[in-house]
Amino acid sequence: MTKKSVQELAVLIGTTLDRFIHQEQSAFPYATGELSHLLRDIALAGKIINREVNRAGLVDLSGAMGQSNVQGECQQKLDVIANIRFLRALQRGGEVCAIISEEDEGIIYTNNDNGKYVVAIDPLDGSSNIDVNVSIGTIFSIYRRVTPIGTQANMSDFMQGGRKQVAAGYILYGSSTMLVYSTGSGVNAFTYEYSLGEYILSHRNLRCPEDGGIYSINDAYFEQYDPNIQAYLVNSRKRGLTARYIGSLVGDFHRNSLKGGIYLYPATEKAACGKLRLLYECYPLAFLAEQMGGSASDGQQPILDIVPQNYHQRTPFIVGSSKMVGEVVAALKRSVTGSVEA
Ligand SMILES: O=P(O)(O)OC[C@H]1O[C@](O)(COP(=O)(O)O)[C@@H](O)[C@@H]1O
Ligand SMILES: [Mg+2]
Ligand SMILES: [Mg+2]
Repeated sequence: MTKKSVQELAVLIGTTLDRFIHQEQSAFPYATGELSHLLRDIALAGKIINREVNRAGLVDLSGAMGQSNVQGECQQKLDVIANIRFLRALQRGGEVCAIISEEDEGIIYTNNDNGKYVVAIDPLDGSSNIDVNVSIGTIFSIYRRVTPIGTQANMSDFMQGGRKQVAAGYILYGSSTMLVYSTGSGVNAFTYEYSLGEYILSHRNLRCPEDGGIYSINDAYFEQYDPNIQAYLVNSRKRGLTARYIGSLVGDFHRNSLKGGIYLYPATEKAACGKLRLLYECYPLAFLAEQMGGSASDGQQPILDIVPQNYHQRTPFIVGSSKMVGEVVAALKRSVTGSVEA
């Protein structure tokens, strides 16, 4: 372990999310503080969801809602509650003019056309894990609007493309609760300290190892994957890589980013575009991956270069350690030329 100076330790132990955001944003002379407030609104809503997640089994918050969302997926009670809480926080905060959410079909207006930002959100990711006390999360993506302030936001504000995100992040409700975000100058992670009610900086400038020993994929669809993905997986087993798959994207992504590994949700025979949603799952995690030195691809191009077409668009997703992602992309290029690795 490298020896840290007293000053370094004090910074590590003592930096609250609020203080960090303030310090980070004050480095930008023209910053108005609105993005800082927006990040704080998300962090606050995350605290409320965290409380609901923790007591779900005690207060009748587990289980299905008995209705489907716009994508035909069965909604859990916490999906609905998380959606309400985040929308409320963003509507009341004053910095956001419009939102898109996994749980709603179109744009949700905040009745504040003066808000500078728009947000795309997956309020609760990994909802099939809620009832079994396994890590779940919230994923968010923030853009500066392109429509004039004072007018009603529209689709163009959300269709800017992943490289235009001004910030992205997630909250992981796991064995500890963490908020991980980036505003484009590295990724920092904050662990929620219950006794203080504060997120405290715990992982400064996270870096994803260039190579790793973990692969994460839903093996149940093996027969439906492209032959070159199948070959990659067979080869991964032969090489002795470790297979880990939670089924909560946010948890799988977090583990692989810290330890080094790859997450794949490729196209299948039944779902030619895969399952995961570009705007509020893949763009934000791809933004973080690149900020950490990792990479993210749909097999043909970097995720952040995909031109978006609609709010709930899906994409194949390969993300993690850059060397591993590069290997899968190379394998998929062989599929385009019609060859399969022996
Ligand atoms: O069960 P599958 O097909 O492996 O899908 C798991 C994936 O689906 C998701 O649960 C989708 O997210 P939601 O729970 O937000 O719908 C991801 O978190 C996860 O990685
Ligand atoms: Mg999700
Ligand atoms: Mg969700």
